[in-house]
Amino acid sequence: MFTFDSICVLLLDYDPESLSVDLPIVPCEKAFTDAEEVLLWRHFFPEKVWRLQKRFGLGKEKKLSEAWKAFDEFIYGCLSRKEGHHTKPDACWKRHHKHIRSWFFFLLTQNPSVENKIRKEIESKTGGRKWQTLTIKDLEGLVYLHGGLCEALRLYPPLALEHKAPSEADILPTGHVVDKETRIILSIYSMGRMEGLWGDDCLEFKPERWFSKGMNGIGIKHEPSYKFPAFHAGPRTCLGKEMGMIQMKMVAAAIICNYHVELVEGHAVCPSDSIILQMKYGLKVRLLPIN
Ligand code: HEM
Repeated sequence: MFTFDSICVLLLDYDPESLSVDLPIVPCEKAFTDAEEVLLWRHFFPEKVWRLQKRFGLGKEKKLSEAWKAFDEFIYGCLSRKEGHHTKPDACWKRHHKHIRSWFFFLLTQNPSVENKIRKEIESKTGGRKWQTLTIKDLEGLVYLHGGLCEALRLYPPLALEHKAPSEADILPTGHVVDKETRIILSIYSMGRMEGLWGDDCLEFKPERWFSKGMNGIGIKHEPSYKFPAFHAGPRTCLGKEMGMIQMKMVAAAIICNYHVELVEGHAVCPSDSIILQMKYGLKVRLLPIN
């Protein structure tokens, strides 16, 4: 039933414990085509297929690493041109995301029950599989994780202050007259903490704020970007919004599934005024393995 190639693949991925349990026994008279065999493999062993592809740089993993390379080249090229010198791949771009994650985990350390709820939600989605097998569709159903990240972006938006200038004289909807010299500063940080927008509990970390109750249970509530402008709004809205959310969800899932995050006692956490909303003294945490 399995071609020589499949058996080689199986042996190369040999893991004595899992092999005896996982060996596929599919009673079927007909010989499978290669395409059918691949589908079977995907169905029975998604994790093994992923590991093999990653190890040998094949299939989707090959495509992914090529895409990352192209993406990195583009981004670092832009950064270098903007900064007028060569930017080390690692610096600016990763800094952006590192700090978004920090604020999220800081909030989790202050709300450990939310960390537990997110972990349980992921476990119920994976049903015994590892977090690496989470698909985009699975991520869409992780409402607690989504709500937690949106709360972190609301309370600690990476771009806390946004400034814009009109290309020509204009009148704002508020009636304010602006000309080419006017600099308009929007405090996204303050907007995320306004009672008028978010209610009396605006300073609380509540992932449930992002839940909507529908016919099929709890789903994600979408807030207009003019109310929640962490990714900006209008024609110049962030182009990587969806990708950013997926990346943050995967990184958060990887950590939460493996560790309980605890803030080191006495460590002061306070925002630092910069282009990106950073933590003045970083975030010192203890990672306690779950099992
Ligand atoms: C949590 C992650 C992210 C946040 C909070 C974020 C936030 C923002 C904000 C506020 C802007 C508007 C900046 C301005 O006009 O002054 C912006 C623009 C942009 N973002 Fe993001 N971003 C994130 C992730 C990403 C990712 C992953 C990508 C690329 C894959 C990306 C690509 C862009 C691009 C290309 C623009 C410029 C859009 C334009 O001006 O037309 N962003 N982002």
